Amino acid sequence: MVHSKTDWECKSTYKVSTNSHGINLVALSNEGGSTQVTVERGHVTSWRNKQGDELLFTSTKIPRPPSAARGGIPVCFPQFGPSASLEANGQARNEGWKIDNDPPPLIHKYCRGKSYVDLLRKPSKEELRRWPHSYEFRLRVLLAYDGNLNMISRIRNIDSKPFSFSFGYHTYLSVSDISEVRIEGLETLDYLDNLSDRKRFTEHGDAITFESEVDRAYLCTPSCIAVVDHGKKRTVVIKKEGLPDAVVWNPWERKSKTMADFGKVDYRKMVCVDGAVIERPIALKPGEEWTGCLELEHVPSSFCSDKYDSRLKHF
Ligand SMILES: O=P(O)(O)OC[C@H]1O[C@@H](O)[C@H](O)[C@@H](O)[C@@H]1O
Repeated sequence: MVHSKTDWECKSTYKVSTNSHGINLVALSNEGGSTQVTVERGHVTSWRNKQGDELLFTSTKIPRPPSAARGGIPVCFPQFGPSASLEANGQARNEGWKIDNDPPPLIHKYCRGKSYVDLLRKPSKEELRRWPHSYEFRLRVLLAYDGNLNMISRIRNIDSKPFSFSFGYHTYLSVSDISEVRIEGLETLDYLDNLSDRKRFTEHGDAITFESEVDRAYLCTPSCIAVVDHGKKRTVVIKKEGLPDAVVWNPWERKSKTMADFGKVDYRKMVCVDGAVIERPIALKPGEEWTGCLELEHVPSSFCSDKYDSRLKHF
């Protein structure tokens, strides 16, 4: 057990424990019910609401290490998206992280009254051969009494030269069926289409729906995006800071058949909506630090565009 504490104001008890599957964060309401998050190797693999529903997708066929798992929320760094020289979607998610049992204080609005764990990593010798820059990556994963999941990434340049990187919280959401999903908040924005050599287009639809493969990096996106699932009667609201772009991905049937770890109908059960830095990579001079935050909130399906717009204004 790393820690357990009771927050009387929020009427909740927070627990952090470790077992062979990874790290478990639990927020127990003193009035009953609990929410839970599991973290493995710097990768959020499970997020359960009070009803016990799993909100994140994991492919039904698990790949053998060192292949990256498809599912949950891997953190992608120093590369997110296709690259000629670096591993697509970054190497950080395949590497080892250690728990920091005595993390330095962090004053951030996301940090109040929550169960959390700090994970830390520096590049291995092997990684330095592939990307020759020294950094310290501190990832804090937090679970609030209301079930909100937060991830705060802090990347510090501890090298003697500047470096730049792209980044993404590769968020695999579990959905009832992809045909029931609508994404709000990206209307009228420009995007780079990964299916057309990253050409730039402008979104014209009301909201994004899915009828075929989609692989787009939306640019200069709002801080709040809603993923509405009519089938499951729920909405996941994605809030982000320091992450201007958002990747939307569903491989659809043909592409998913080429993915060894995807089951036959897995593509119907998932959508990725990733808070990201794509178009303008982050440049850090020696000693500088960058912070990128993600918050996922689960709300009832009655959550409609009107409510979403007013929330957006207040975020
Ligand atoms: O790295 P993973 O989890 O297999 O995800 C792959 C997909 O991730 C998406 O973010 C990219 O835009 C796609 O181009 C890519 O195919």
